[in-house]
Amino acid sequence: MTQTTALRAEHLAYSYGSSPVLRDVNLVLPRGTVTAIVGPNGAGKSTLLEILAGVRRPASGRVLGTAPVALVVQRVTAPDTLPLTVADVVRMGTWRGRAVGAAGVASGSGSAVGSGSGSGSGARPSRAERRRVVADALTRVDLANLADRSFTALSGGQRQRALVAQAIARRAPILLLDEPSTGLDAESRDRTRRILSEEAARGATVAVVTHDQEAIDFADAVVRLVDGVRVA
Ligand SMILES: Nc1ncnc2c1ncn2[C@@H]1O[C@H](COP(=O)(O)OP(=O)(O)OP(=O)(O)O)[C@@H](O)[C@H]1O
Repeated sequence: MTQTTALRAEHLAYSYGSSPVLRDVNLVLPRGTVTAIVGPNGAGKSTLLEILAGVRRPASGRVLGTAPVALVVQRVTAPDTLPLTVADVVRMGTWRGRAVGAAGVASGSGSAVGSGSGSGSGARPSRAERRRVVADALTRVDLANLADRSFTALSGGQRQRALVAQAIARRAPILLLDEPSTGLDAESRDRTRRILSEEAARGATVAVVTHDQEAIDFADAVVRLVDGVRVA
């Protein structure tokens, strides 16, 4: 690992049962950059992201990098009975320690909402500081006006933005996002791209699985998977 490398994956392989989905994947995520992870449906992008985040263990190969990771998962669903406001969900990003997000808002990949394998570095923030961080994150994703609304009452695109806000609030050195722009309108997609660039500018290392061509054009680097093999 060099000083400029936040995370390095070496010779990753993974199978679901007997079906191989990743084969000998190598990649480096440089500090302070945005990397787009692209490829056709089923290429193994989400699986790769989960392995990079440490929520899935590779069959072989390894991931080097010790910084805490914030993971934004895809296809968020939530039980209707979940008594959380939008602000509560974002506030979860400010919690310290592991197993953040185990509050029962499930994603399509079975993880809890905004599962993070850690949180941002530094001393425990004060209550006032946490309030500021939550308000700032809500404003950045343009959900400040819905802060007190029930999370389950949000549309799919609004939920997606709330989870991006939760990840921002985590202030993790590494930010991994699985299709954060899916279902977002053009303005929200544009805002999401801007947020990711701003996070990289503050020194975060960002990797984003995306089919959004503008996000791909916007990225500093592109990792392309086809049938579980890195081709670019
Ligand atoms: N839990 C699972 N059990 C079995 N097979 C799975 C599971 N999750 C994913 N797969 C299979 O693994 C392959 C890679 O899936 P993955 O979700 O990583 O692809 P992806 O590139 O993220 O696709 P998409 O662009 O559609 O989100 C696919 O063929 C998928 O059907």
